[in-house]
Amino acid sequence: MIEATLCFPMRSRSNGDDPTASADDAPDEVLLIEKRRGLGEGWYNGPGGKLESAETPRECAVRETREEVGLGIDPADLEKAGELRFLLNGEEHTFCHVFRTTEFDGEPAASAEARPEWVPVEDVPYDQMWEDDRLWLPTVLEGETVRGEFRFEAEGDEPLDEAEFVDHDLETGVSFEAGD
Ligand SMILES: CNc1ncnc2c1ncn2[C@@H]1O[C@H](COP(=O)(O)OP(=O)(O)OP(=O)(O)O)[C@@H](O)[C@H]1O
Repeated sequence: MIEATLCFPMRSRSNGDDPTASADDAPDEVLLIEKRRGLGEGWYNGPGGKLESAETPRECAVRETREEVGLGIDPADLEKAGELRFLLNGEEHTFCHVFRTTEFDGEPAASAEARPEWVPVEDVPYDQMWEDDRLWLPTVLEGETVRGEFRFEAEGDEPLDEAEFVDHDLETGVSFEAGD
């Protein structure tokens, strides 16, 4: 079983030229990446990746976001937003911790692994993402929490990103343990 993370940095578009804007405006843009290699290549997703040994999910999300798009994040500023279990042919394939944050340093920059892009929440390209994303990501981007299980079926040795998405269970408004 692979343990992995996704991190969704968010910001409010309305600053600078909008006189009605305030710093308290709800975040309405999300930083997505177009993945340039590996699992989900060519698709959009949040920065993220697999946990390295002895690393917590939070540390992994911080490291992957720095490596992939160059943003600095304090682990304490990550808000846990979801836990997703991906099953392939009935077996647990990946357990993914989802985080959200509005606090980060720097400007996103492309890397060998990812091309970053700020996207208005209403324009998230769900047709160019993992099929399950449209089911849970809107809730995460609204500031809510999710816990879900997503079942994929594949023939032979097909990788997860070539498998067929079959069905799912999803719960919203869940609580996570402090420190998760
Ligand atoms: C099945 N439905 C899915 N829906 C949405 N997101 C999914 C996903 N399945 C995997 N993911 C995410 O895809 C990334 C893969 O990361 P992946 O490139 O394998 O990891 P990492 O950056 O460590 O790669 P290297 O092995 O170093 O190349 C990682 O964030 C993981 O959470």
